[in-house]
Amino acid sequence: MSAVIEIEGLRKTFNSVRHGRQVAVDGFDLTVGPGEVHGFLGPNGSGKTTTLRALLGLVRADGGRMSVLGAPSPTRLAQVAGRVGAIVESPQFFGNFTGYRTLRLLALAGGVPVSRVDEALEQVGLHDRGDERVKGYSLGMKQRLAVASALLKNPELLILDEPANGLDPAGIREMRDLTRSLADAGVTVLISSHILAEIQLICDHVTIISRGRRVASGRVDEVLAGFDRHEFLVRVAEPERAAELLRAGGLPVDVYSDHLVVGQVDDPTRISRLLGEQGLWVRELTSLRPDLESVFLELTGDGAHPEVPRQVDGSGPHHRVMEMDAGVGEVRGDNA
Ligand SMILES: Nc1ncnc2c1ncn2[C@@H]1O[C@H](COP(=O)(O)OP(=O)(O)OP(=O)(O)O)[C@@H](O)[C@H]1O
Repeated sequence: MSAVIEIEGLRKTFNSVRHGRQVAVDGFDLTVGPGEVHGFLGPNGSGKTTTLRALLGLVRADGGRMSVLGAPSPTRLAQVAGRVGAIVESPQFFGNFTGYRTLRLLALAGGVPVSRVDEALEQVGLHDRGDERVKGYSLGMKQRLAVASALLKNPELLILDEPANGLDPAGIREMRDLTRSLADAGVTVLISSHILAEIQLICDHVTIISRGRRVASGRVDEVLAGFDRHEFLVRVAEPERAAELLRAGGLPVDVYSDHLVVGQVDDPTRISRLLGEQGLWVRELTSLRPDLESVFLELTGDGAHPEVPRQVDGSGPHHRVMEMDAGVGEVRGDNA
C-alpha cells in the first residue's frame, strides 16, 4: 500500500536580519505508512515544526518532494485537505465560547455536518464538559478541544505537533489514551515530540531528526534493536576478580564502582556459570536494553558528529531503500 506521507530531500533555509541564515531542514526524508502511529522525534530546533509546516503548505520549501495521501504537496494538497486533520500551530479559542459552540462554529465554517460536533467531543472525552466555557478549561482540555476540532472532518490522517507540550502527567496520559483510541479506529497519526518516553509508549514507528536531517527511522523495536549491544549489568562480590574471569571467558567487561557492564551477552546464564564455577555468586543480572532516550541522545546529543549525521536506517542491518511514488510533489521556491 502506498505511503500516507512521503517526504524526500526537504530543504528549508530561513534568512533573517537578526539571526542571519538558518538551515532549518537539510535534505530530510520521512515516510509514514497507512495505520501507523508515527513518532517524529528531535531536539529543540531540529526542524520538526518547519517540516510539518512545509508539508501542510504553511511555509514554502526551498527544495524536496512531498506528498500527502498520494497528492503532491503543496500543489495538490487541497484535493486531500478534507481527509487530513492537523494541529501544527496552537489554535486560539474564544474563552467566552463553550467547547460545543467553538466546534459548532468550526463545523459550519468547514462545511462539516453539525452532528459531528457531539461525536468529536465524545471522541476526545469532553462530552460532559462541552457546555462549559473554554476559559475554564485546563490546558489538557484545551489540547483535547484542539484535537476535536481536527477530528470534525473524520480525518484519515492526523498530524499533531508537540501535543503533550506543557501538559501535566495526567494531561499527557489523556492525550496518550486519545491517540491510542484514534489509532485503534484506523486513523494514521504523525506526532512530533521531544518527550521520548511518550513516543515509546504510543508509537509503533519513529523517525528521528537532528539538525534538519533524518538520523533514524523504522519500527520502534527495530530502531532500538539496532542499538542493542546485548549488555548486562552485573553486581557481584569481588568485581575485579569477576571481571578477569569474564574477560578470560571472552566477554568484554567495563568495571564501575559498584557493578560491571558485560557486553556481547547472547545468553546471560553464561555469566552466572562462569562466575559460579569459581565460587562468585551473582547478586544482580539485568539486561541493559536501549530505550528511545538512550538512542535519541546517542544520535542527537553532543557526542553525535555535527557534520555527518548517522543514517541508521541506511547503514545497519535494517537498511531500507525509500521507494518514491510517481505522484510525489516537487516543490521549488524562494524562502517564505
Ligand atoms: N520563521 C523563522 N524564521 C527564522 N528561523 C526560523 C523560523 N522558524 C524556524 N526557524 C529556525 O529553524 C530551526 C528549526 O526550527 P523548528 O521550529 O522547525 O524546530 P523544532 O524541531 O520544531 O523545535 P522545537 O522542538 O523547539 O519546536 C531553528 O533553528 C529555528 O530557530
